[in-house]
Amino acid sequence: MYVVTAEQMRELDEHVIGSWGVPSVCLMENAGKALAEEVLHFCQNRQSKEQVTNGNPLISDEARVAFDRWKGTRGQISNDAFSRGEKTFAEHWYILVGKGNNGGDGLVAARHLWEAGVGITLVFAECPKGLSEEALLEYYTAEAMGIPSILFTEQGDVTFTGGTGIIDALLGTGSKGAPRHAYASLIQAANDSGLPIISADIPSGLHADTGTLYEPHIRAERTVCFALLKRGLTQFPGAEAAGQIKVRSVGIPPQLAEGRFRETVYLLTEDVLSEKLKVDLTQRRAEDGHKGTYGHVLLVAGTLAMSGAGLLSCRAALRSGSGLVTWALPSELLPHVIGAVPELMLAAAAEGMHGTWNRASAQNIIKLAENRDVIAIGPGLGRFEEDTDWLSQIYKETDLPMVIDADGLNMLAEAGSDFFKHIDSRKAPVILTPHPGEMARLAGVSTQEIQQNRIDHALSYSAKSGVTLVLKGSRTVIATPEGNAYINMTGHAGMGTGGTGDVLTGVIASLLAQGYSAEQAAAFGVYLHGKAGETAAMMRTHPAGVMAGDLTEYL
Ligand SMILES: NC(=O)C1=CN([C@@H]2O[C@H](COP(=O)(O)OP(=O)(O)OC[C@H]3O[C@@H](n4cnc5c(N)ncnc54)[C@H](OP(=O)(O)O)[C@@H]3O)[C@@H](O)[C@H]2O)[C@@H](O)CC1
Ligand SMILES: [K+]
Repeated sequence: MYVVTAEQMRELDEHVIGSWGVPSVCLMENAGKALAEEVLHFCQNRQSKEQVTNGNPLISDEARVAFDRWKGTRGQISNDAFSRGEKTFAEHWYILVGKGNNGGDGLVAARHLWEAGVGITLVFAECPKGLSEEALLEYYTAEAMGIPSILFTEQGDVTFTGGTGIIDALLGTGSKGAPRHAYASLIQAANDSGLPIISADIPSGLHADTGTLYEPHIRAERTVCFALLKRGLTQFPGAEAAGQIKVRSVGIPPQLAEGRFRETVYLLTEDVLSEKLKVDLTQRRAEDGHKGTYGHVLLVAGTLAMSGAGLLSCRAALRSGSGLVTWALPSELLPHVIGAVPELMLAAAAEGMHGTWNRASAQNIIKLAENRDVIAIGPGLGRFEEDTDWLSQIYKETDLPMVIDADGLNMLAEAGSDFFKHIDSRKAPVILTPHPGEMARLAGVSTQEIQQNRIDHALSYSAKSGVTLVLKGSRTVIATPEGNAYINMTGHAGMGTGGTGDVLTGVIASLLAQGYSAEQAAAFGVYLHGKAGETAAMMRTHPAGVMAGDLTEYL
């Protein structure tokens, strides 16, 4: 499933209209009809609870329903086909119409809903004479059909009397900045009405590319997105304002997006994992495989004070299927963790004071790396004198796939943007797994700036440095130097707890050791990590009770 910017959508739109000759009004007709169908669907299901069926015998239906209720349905995305209901409804919908083609979609929807027996009132944000060319034609039709309409004036009040719902067709992908004048007043009034709102394409007031919300913005129950998902619908807080998202085709084939743009963004669905990334989701193993077949991870992590981070990463690596895991750790820590994970091999590697790391340990790590398949550096590592030189030496003198996390990332940030530039001898890939704060330090901007445009920041850092980047947080973004990005949909807010990042490092390192490419390991690792979090949540009374250690039990 492709995820596009407003500009990319416009380019695809122009291609279909200009090169293929599909009339623009046909696209608008398809969009408006799809919108009307979704509104009818919403009316039909208003009272009925969604049946949750997805048989994991370990998890009761009650637990699954409770988890889904807690997780919420806002921002969920689907693109199921819909067949139109035959019933008519005691419904009256107000349709807020803007001057652009988004408003045109609302006018087409009005015609179809009217035909289905739904009461309609059109509310124009501006005088209809100023509508875009295609939308104006729809206005004349609606007028000829006798569909009631009112023109909103900022002095006036709109009360939505007798309304059962509101369609937001005010602003779409052509919107710029915060909604102005009548648009702002109508958005406010719609939100205050308490009626369910269904948005056309994107909620008005959302930045279509970044997910940033302007004030005011529509808080939709559902969003019917046309043709392809817009980036802003996949990232928070935009995803929250959009409610449940349904992608409906309008005559612009999604596959037109493949290979067309310098950057291609995908929703990380199972289809994308198996078809685009060629990941075998069943993780079949050779019958004659043995521990040597599935790779050996060297994990460089932990101090006396932060031994748990190392343990979590190592457990996660073992649970994710690698044949062997060696934990390189400070000598003083070693006696304390003997037997904590019996399957683990321990290697005393550093002689820092009070069980910490030291500059001289780089040589030990390089030696240990000789017989291993992957090196993961960072969880619970702490900072120490000359640590950026330490990291640089390990980076230069090992040529294994490498995962860098936590304090390893802070060392990189301190080394500056040239760290990767000057080392061209390295062939094996590098994966960085920053949370937004670490990403901010790497990119030299504020955390807020990162969060306001996560996809762009991830893609641009990855392209600049040549690393595969995993920008953590809700809707984790995985970006590759080739310009692919994947947006993860698994997981939940209960996973925002200490140690889950350490678990992710272990999962990704483990997949790398088993021979997955950096792109596959990063994307599949993030996906599996979220899935494990979901299963762990359903095994507890409340998902907020999930701890990082629980995730390793459900990998
Ligand atoms: N193939 C497709 O892609 C298809 C697209 N379709 C639909 O078209 C939509 C895109 O249509 P669009 O380009 O006409 O833009 P849209 O957002 O409706 O209006 C922008 C207008 O609003 C104004 N305006 C801007 N910002 C503002 C603000 N902050 N506050 C107030 N006003 C503001 C601005 O006017 P200006 O201020 O510049 O005079 C501008 O003229 C898309 O989302 C989808 O729904 C479908 O029909 C199917 C096929
Ligand atoms: K809209």
